[in-house]
Amino acid sequence: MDTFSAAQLLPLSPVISFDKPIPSCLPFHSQNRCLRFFCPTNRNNSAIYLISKLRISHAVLGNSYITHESNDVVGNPTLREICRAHVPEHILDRMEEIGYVMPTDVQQQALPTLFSGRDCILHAQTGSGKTLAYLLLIYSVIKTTKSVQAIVVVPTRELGMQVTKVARMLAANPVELQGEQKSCTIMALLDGGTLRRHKSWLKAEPPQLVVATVGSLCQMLERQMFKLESVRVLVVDEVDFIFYSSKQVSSLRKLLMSYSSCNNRQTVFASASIPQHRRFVHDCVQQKWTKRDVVHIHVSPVVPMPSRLHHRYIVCHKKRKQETLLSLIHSDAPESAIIFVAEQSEKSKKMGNAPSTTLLIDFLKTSYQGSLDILLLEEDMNFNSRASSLLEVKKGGGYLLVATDIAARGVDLPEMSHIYNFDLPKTAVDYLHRAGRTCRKPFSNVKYTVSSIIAPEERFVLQKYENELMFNCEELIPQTA
Ligand SMILES: Nc1ncnc2c1ncn2[C@@H]1O[C@H](COP(=O)(O)OP(=O)(O)OP(=O)(O)O)[C@@H](O)[C@H]1O
Repeated sequence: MDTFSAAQLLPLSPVISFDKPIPSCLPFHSQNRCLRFFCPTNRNNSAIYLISKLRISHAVLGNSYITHESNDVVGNPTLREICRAHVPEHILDRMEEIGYVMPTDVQQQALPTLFSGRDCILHAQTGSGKTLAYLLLIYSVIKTTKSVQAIVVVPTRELGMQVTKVARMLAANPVELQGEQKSCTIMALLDGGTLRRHKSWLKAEPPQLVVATVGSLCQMLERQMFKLESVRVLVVDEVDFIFYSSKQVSSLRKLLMSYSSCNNRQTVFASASIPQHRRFVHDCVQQKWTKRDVVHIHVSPVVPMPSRLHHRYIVCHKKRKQETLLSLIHSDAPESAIIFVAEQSEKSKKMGNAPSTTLLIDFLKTSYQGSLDILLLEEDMNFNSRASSLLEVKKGGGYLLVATDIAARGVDLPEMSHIYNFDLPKTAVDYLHRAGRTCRKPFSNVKYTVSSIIAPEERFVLQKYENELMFNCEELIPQTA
C-alpha cells in the first residue's frame, strides 16, 4: 500500500487547511497536523478523491499537477457513498484498494437507477467504466447461496477473461469472511473451454456469477446442465455487436426470451455504440428483451468518442503502406500500440494467399528497429495462442500488437498510447471501437493518437466516419526522403 503525506500532495493549494475537519469516512490519519493519506494502487485517482473531498481545485503529487477541470466533480459523491446501502462493505473496500474511488460519469448516472432494480441500457463512450457499473449492481444482488444469480454475456473469449478478472479482483478478500460476506465464486464459461469440466464445477460448487460467451452458455442450457431460474441479473455487454453483427444473434434471442423471462430478472445492456438507439429501445420493449420501463442511460450523446483522442490520417499508395506505418511508428515512439489490419477474405484464403497480418508481422520483425515486442492477435489463431498473446500484452512493458477486429471490442489495455489503422475499418462503429482501445484512464488529461493509413480513394470513407462520429481528422503529409 502506498502512503504519502498531504504536505507532499498539496503544496500549491492556498485553500487547504489542515485544521479543517476531515470527514470520518475518509481513510486519513492525522498526525501532528500532517495528514497521511493511505493511498491504494491508483495514486492519481486517490488524489482526485482527496481534492474533491476537501473542495480544493488542484494538488501536486510527485511530478504531476493534478486538477479537476470540471467544477462539477467537486463535492460529488464518491463511489462508496453511491453504493453504501447496496454493495457489501468488503467489495467497497476492495474497490477502493484497486483505485476506484470517484465515479466516472456513467457510473454516477447509472448506479442509482441500476440499484433501483430497473432494466437499463448503458450507452457511454469506450473506456468510460461501464464494466464496474454493472459489476457493482451484480454484487449488490448476489447472495452467497449456492445458485447462479447473475450472468454476464460477452461476444468474445478475450472480453470474457477480462470481465472475469475484474469481477474476481473485486470479490477477492484476503480475510476469511463468514456467512453472507464469504466471497462469491465466478465461473468463466467461454468459447474454447471444456464443457465437461464446467459441468462438474457447476455440480460441485455452483458459482454465483457466470461470465459467458453466448454460444457456450446456450450449449449448457440446451443440454440442461443448468437453468436460469435463480438468475436475478442478466448483463449483455457489447450488445449491438451480438445483435447486429455476429452469428450468435439467434442464441441471444433464445436466452432473452425462451430460457428466461424479462419479468423475472433485471436486464442490463451495455455498449459504447447503439446504432439507432431509439429503435433499439423500442425493440427491447416490443420483443420483451426488457421490461417496459427500461431506462436508456446515454452519456455524452453528442460526443460519441473521448475528446482526448487526436485523429490523423496519412495518404499513401497501397504498395507503400508498410514503410509509411514504420516511419510513423519511429517518429511517434509509442509506449505501446495496436495496429489494426483487415481480416483475410474467404476468397483470398481460397487462393492460398498469406494473410495481411502475417505479411505485416514478417515485415515489422525484419524492419522495425525499436525496443517494442511484436505480437499477433487474430481469430484464426487457436485459443491458447490468443490467450498467451493477450497475457504478454497485459504484462505491459511495451509492444506492437498486430490485430484484427477481434481486439477492437471491450479489451482494456490502459497503457496503450497509439492506435494505427493499417487498413480502414469497415464501418464508423468499428472505427469508434478500435479508437477506444486507447484513452482508457478515466481521470487523466493525457492525449492519445489514432492514425489511419489510407489510399487516396479511401479519403471519402474516412470523411464519412468523421461526419458520423463527429470528429476531425488531421492530414499528415508524408516526409519525402
Ligand atoms: N471509477 C473509476 N475510477 C478509475 N478508473 C476506472 C473507474 N471505473 C473504471 N475505471 C477504469 O477505466 C478503464 C475502462 O473501463 P471499462 O473497461 O469498464 O470501460 P468500458 O466503458 O467497458 O469500455 P468499452 O466500451 O471500451 O468496453 C479500466 O481500465 C477501468 O479499470
